[in-house]
Amino acid sequence: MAKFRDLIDYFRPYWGWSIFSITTSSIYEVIDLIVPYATGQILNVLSSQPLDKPLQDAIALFSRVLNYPANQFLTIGVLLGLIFLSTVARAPIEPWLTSWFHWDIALKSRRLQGQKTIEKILTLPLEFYDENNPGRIAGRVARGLANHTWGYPEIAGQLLPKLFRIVAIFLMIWVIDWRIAGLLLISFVIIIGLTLRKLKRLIWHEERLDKYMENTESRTSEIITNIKTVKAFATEPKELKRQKQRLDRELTVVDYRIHKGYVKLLTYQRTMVQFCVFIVLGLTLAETLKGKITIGHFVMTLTLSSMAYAELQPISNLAEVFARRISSMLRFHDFLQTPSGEATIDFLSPENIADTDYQFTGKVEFSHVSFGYEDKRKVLQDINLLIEPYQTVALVGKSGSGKSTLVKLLLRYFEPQTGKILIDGQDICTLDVSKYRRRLAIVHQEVDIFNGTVLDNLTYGRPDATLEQVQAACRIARVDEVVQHLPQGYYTVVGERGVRLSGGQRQRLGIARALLVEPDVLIFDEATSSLDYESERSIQLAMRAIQGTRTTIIIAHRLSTVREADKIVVLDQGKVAEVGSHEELLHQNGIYHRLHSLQETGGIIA
Ligand SMILES: Nc1ncnc2c1ncn2[C@@H]1O[C@H](COP(=O)(O)OP(=O)(O)OP(=O)(O)O)[C@@H](O)[C@H]1O
Repeated sequence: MAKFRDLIDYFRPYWGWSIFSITTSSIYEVIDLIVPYATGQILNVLSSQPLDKPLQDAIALFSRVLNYPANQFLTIGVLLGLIFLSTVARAPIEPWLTSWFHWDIALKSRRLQGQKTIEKILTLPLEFYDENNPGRIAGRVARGLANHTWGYPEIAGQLLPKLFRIVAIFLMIWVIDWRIAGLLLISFVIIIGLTLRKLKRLIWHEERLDKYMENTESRTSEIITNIKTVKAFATEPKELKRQKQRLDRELTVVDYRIHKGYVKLLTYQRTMVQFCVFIVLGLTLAETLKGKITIGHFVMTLTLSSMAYAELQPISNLAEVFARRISSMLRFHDFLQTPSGEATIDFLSPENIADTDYQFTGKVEFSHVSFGYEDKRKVLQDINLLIEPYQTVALVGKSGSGKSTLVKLLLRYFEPQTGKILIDGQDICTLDVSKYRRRLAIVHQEVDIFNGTVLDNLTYGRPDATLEQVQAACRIARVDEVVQHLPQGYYTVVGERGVRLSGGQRQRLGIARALLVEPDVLIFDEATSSLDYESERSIQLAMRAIQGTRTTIIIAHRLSTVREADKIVVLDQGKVAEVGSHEELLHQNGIYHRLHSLQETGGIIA
């Protein structure tokens, strides 16, 4: 769970400048008090009442230095000079010492934390993405960053300096008359104390609202991602109804709990403030009539206390805005504090930039590997499997038998709970994860296409590949004929705002992309079952062309693709049930034989 301290740590690299700018802003808030003070003293001069002792001393000093009599003209001249310095002369300097830094720090921190967020997104384990959809994550990150950025100038540039000003006002009034200062203090403690109590309750509602909003965003994002399914099942009215209910729930909280809460708070504050101002007026008048304070001090005290009470409203507004921001800021820190995967990439490590990649022959060994996503249920149990260099091995088995999980372990997306996975005799857990993964390539069932040209997509894993190398990979993957028919060939924009590629074309592009990085182990999560005959044939030819050039692991859904594999491994309920070539396994008359017969007769493996 994130803590309040994390919000402060967000700005840690800029603490020095932060302290400087907050101090400067606070000093300016005190300098503002010179005007009512000097005005009060001018009134004393005009009504022939005595000046404050420190001011008398200062006038005497000026008189000696300037060799000018300490009369009314000199006194008013000095006071006007003070007012000039604290208003006109400060105006061109102040924004550079305050506003500039407040926003500079907020914007630089956003840049830094934005980078940290991307690092976190890149290193979070895959389970996190199974549990949280992109809409939820993006919403949380965007709100967290925005609230930190807007919140900083409010707190550092306004709230803290304003609190400082109130303390200064209180001290000035204390010097004039401690009774008035005491009254001021008590009223402030009561008003601020009650405000904070009410705000605490409102923060609780804000947190609830934040969670509700995240749920709504998450579902909206799911609707966008799965819009084809929504339309196919004609569930638009159902989805709309559900989202409407969520929006209504949000409105109830934001309008009737939060907004109403703030209006109630405002009503209470206004009444209290006006009441207190009236009481202070009465007390100050009484002290003046008794002759305890001068006319100048009477005006000054009233002006200063009005200024202090006037600050209560903006302070409370700022506290309210902060209360609105705090829950999404804390949720952002919760996200940043989500533990990264065990096999995370160290972005700061120089060897990740240097091109000192591993080189393997591609001998892979699973030795007594067991694994489960949850503690209670084992998905893989005591897997022992040897894959020789350059072999093509097919993993077959019913849906849910653990084929993909085995590959995820090989890619180090997860760590086995027991046993080891070795590559060329080395435990993969002891290897640098990014350098290790660079020697592997996987073609998924759904090939991700980034927004950009075909060439950008092909060279994603190897940006320095020459066009000849790209063309060679495309020929093997049989995607070259597809590219030739695109309007701008390799420079055609595909993806979000470009040409759409069919499932088979995407898969072949994925194969070429994987081949281009010249992996030692190529993994192919085959999904030919969803393709038309021609695409399937092209992919099978591509796979045949690759066979024998590197270690290849195929997760096979259609047995027609695995006949030519050197070794077929049949998984059943997380265990290796059978191993052998196509012919050998058919003769065994076991699971493979049954699956094969099912497919031959048009049955489905599931
Ligand atoms: N991220 C996950 N969290 C929890 N359980 C999971 C996760 N991924 C897979 N499983 C479970 O692990 C088991 C094996 O899944 P896996 O995807 O490895 O099977 P598969 O043989 O590849 O299936 P398919 O052929 O349908 O792709 C299944 O019971 C599945 O429900």
